[in-house]
Amino acid sequence: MAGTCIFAEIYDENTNVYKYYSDGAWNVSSSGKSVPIINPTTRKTHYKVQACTQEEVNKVMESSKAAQKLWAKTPLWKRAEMLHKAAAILKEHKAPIAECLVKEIAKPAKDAVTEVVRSGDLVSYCGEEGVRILGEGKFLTSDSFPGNERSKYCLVSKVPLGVVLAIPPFNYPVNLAVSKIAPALIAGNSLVLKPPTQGAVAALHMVHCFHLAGFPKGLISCITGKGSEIGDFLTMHPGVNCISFTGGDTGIAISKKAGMVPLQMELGGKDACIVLEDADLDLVAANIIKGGFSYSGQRCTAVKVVLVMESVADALVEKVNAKVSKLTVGPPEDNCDITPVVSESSANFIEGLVMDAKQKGATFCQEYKRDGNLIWPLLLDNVKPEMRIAWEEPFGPVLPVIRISTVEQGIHHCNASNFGLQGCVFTRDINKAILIGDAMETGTVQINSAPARGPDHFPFQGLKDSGIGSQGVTNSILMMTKIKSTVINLPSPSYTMG
Ligand SMILES: NC(=O)c1ccc[n+]([C@@H]2O[C@H](COP(=O)([O-])OP(=O)(O)OC[C@H]3O[C@@H](n4cnc5c(N)ncnc54)[C@H](O)[C@@H]3O)[C@@H](O)[C@H]2O)c1
Repeated sequence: MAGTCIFAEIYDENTNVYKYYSDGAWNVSSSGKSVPIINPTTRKTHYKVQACTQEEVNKVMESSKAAQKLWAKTPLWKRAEMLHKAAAILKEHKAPIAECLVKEIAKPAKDAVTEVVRSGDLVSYCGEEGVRILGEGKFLTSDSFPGNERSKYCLVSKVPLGVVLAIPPFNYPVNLAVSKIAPALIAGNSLVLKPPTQGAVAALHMVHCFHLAGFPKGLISCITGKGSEIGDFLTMHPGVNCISFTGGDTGIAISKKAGMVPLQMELGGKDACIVLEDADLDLVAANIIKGGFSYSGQRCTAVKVVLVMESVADALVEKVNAKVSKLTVGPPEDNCDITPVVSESSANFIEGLVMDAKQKGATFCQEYKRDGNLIWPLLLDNVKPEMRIAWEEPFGPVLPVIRISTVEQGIHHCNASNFGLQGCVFTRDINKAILIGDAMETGTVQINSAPARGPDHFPFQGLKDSGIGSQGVTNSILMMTKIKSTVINLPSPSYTMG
């Protein structure tokens, strides 16, 4: 299904390689080289994408700059109308895009469809929100500042930044791409997308939906290739006016190398789940399963460490184990709960954390089992701070439980992390929940629910190594604009009388 029907032109039949998108057309790279995309389930090459050259990046930057100048002159209502059109096309063609997500990143089939539909909704929401917030400015008068008469009128508006570079991660290659594309476009910017290798073909299909919606040529581009060849070249390119990145530690390196441009960085997390004695343990167990194991734990906001009061730890672990035993394990095509992790190196990394915990005496609630990239869900009890898994992000279906004797111990563990994305607290006492939430150094705290990124219009931000800036539809639109003031200087003060 993928690469066929309306998507035929994005695929080069002669070489069996997907094309890249620049200047409003689908192209084959002059490098003559391709990058393989390995299906995590079969561990065989499933798709190939173009290995673009630095020369091609330069051309994309040029056309992107030219296209932005015209786009900025396109009325806001028209920009919004085009986004609504792209959203509808995206949702209409959810099936072939979802199929790519199943094959490239082993996302369970049902979740893959949900990702595409959610992405369409996000694009539409950006159109609506952009019309409201960009259609409004500010009007200031000079007489509020001491020593001034009412002789200056200041008109403040939000204007585009220019060319926005978007780099999403593998785990939501469509949703986390549109969460950058749509705010950039509604705000009058052009956009260059560098998709993750795993997920690139889903992203190319998604970009084609924008192409079909009729956006002007050059306004959106999608460059594929090896990070080593074009990664730094793109992020340090003088033509880039803003970088919106989601991913792991790579983002820290990019932040240090990038020029003087606004950065939006959504990085890793080690989301803590603090469980008090009075918590509803059935609710906690359900949220630990959903939060810790959905998409095999490969979510930035997955529950990545449970900090439970000793007095209720046995009961909670028993409830979670009962639910773990019901999780289905297998291929994404069968909609299994636990599917292969994205790559062999990722599976090896997870295994390293598990073996370290074993050596240091963690209690294995299930037998550790792995077949290729498929890792069976595992709860590790009695994890101690000296174990790597107490601090590191496994990005897999392995969840550590640390037993605590005071709430302060839980807060301390959460705050000692170099990450600060989200956290959650389970208690029936709302006053305690507020105090604990305030004490947790994280961008968001969820009370009585697992961490989550959505709904997509909520602000979303990480502290410390978890990021810079805030996302969510409104914040992203604002972030992708700058303020412009126009001051009208009157020859003599003027005061309105009514
Ligand atoms: N905070 C959030 O919102 C959020 C959301 C999802 C995932 N994540 C994080 O993402 C990580 C998993 O995703 P990943 O493995 O794709 O992350 P990653 O950092 O390995 O890659 C992210 C993106 O950067 C690109 N990249 C790699 N090297 C580059 C370079 N030198 N220059 C430019 N781009 C380069 C990759 O191709 C990919 O598109 C986890 O740490 C997870 O917590 C964070």
